[in-house]
Amino acid sequence: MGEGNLDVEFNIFKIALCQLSVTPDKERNISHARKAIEDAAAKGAQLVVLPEIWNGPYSNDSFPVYAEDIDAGGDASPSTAMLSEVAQRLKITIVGGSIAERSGDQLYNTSCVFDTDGKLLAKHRKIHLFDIDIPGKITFIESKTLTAGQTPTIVDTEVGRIGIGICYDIRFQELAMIYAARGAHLICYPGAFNMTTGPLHWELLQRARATDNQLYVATCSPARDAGAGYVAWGHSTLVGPFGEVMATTEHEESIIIAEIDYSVIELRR
Ligand SMILES: O=C(O)CCC(=O)C(=O)O
Repeated sequence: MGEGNLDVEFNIFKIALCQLSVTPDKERNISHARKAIEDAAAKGAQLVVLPEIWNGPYSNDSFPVYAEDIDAGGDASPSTAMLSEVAQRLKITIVGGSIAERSGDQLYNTSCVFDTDGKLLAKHRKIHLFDIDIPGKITFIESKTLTAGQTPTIVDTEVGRIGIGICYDIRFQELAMIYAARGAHLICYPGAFNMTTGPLHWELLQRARATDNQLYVATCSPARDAGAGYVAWGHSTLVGPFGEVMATTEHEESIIIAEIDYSVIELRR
């Protein structure tokens, strides 16, 4: 047990946010993510977070093509099979960004959390789908192809109690409040904001959720590809429970390593 009255294995540990480049080549994306996770673990990270939709392009045309049957596992889900294998081999916790999930006739935008034995601890299906239309700037209607998840996801790991949201979920304070009320130390939001709302709201929302609830907030974006159909803002970030930016980056590919100390949560409160 760690210090204070927080009932977790580690109160102080390193988190890695892997801001990955994503290409149309799924096999390459999987091996690229594996390598980034290995690099992060070699630098001491005990918790590794990946971006929203990291195994293929973020587009309504691509979601059905890259979708995997996570519950079937194995060959039906090479992306999560890789995450499970690497979590177990390296003895780390992974918040596996998100991938398109196929379940029966539905598709979801789903984040999987793996423990240090490679076990799938939780699956979060994005609750608030991103339907946006800002004329002349950005139009994206996720609900054309995806179905919304129905439930908040909070999970006990060796590195604390973690609430999960995906991208647009960060705009909904109620979800973060539910996680805080249930004792979350950290909320992880894999997310791919864009060039219109990214500069305006990405950091603001992270700092707001952290300040409102006095907990850690971590986000992880894909790296920016100016030639992609959807251009991600980047700027993956860790925010502390005082709303302070503890570590961040620009839009290129990078691995952010930062220290989290949960005893600070009690101090701030
Ligand atoms: O809320 C926003 O401005 C961006 C959300 C987003 O990109 C997403 O949910 O994928």
